[in-house]
Amino acid sequence: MAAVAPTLARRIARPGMLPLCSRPQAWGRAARQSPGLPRAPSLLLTQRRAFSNNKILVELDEGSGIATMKLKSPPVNSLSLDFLTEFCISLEKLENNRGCRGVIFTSAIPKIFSSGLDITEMCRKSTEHYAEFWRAVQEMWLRVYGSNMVTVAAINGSSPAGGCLLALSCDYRIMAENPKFSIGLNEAQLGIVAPFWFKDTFVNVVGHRVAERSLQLGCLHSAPEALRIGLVDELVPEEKLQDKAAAVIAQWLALPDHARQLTKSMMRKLVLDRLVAHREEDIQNFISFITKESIQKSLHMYMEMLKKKKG
Ligand SMILES: CCCCC/C=C\C/C=C\CCC/C=C/C(=O)SCCNC(=O)CCNC(=O)[C@H](O)C(C)(C)COP(=O)(O)OP(=O)(O)OC[C@H]1O[C@@H](n2cnc3c(N)ncnc32)[C@H](O)[C@@H]1OP(=O)(O)O
Repeated sequence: MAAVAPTLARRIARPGMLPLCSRPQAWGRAARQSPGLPRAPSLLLTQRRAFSNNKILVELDEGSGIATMKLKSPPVNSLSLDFLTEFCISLEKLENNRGCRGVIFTSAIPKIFSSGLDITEMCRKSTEHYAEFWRAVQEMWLRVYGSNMVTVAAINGSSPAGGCLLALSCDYRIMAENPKFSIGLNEAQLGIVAPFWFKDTFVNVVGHRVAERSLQLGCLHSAPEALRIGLVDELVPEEKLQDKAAAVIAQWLALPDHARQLTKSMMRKLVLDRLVAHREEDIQNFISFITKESIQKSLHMYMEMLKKKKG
């Protein structure tokens, strides 16, 4: 855990301490510039603020109101408890900054966006650990899916399971057009089940039929296939990814904040409310599921398979 984080980390680990409604009101985020007006180039060049913790690099361009959150947790940006805690703290800082209106999520690790939940966090740990870990996973999703900001995933590498969830929770997904990169909710391949809110988020993006087939088969889709099924919105050459993401956010930000935010909230509310209402039950379900001996064996075999593939 990062030295700066323990207080907030404890808050995040306790239910209801950082409720979604504690964010600025949807219409309270200041539009610092009239929609669509060009900005003086000198402002664009000068007003950059960076802050970072161990695993997340954040840069805020105060001129445009667009931040970039770069995931940097080698070797594969797995979503460990520490990572999730730092992620939520960074996102909360941006959410509370009225000058920040959009966020790009991308990776600082070549070829990997995020390898999903850290499997070691789900192997042979205490019930208390599982509860804390799962609450942090929920928190990440609640914060990204429920964000008032415009969120874009600039997917510059493979993105299985929890990594795919992060991308699915954004408003827009742009993937590097590299056929070696894959993305999908592949939980079934690990012998585990994507929880209902992973599934709901997926269904909301690609539709029921595509989601059902992809989830049952635990598919990892190549970048072109992901575009075809609507899992990502566009493919661009990797070197153009960041510029494209910034351009997309600028386009979304040209609309009045309150109209866009209320529309987003209307589209996502049912799914968000379902988890908020059943958070503790969901944690208990996770614990009952993950502590089954058969599930522990499946995860162990999967980790062995990853190691063999490497060797
Ligand atoms: C009705 C009842 C329902 C009940 C349901 C209730 C609750 C639900 C229960 C559970 C839900 C859990 C949801 C889980 C979501 C997840 O995200 S699970 C994680 C899925 N992730 C993956 O499958 C990715 C696995 N990794 C890879 O495919 C590759 O590593 C790669 C990301 C493509 C990168 O490949 P490469 O560059 O070749 O790197 P290596 O494979 O060599 O990996 C480097 C080291 O990193 C370790 N590692 C990789 N991924 C993970 C990970 N996710 N977690 C932890 N560690 C990981 C890998 O083992 C290597 O380690 P060593 O260097 O060998 O030590």
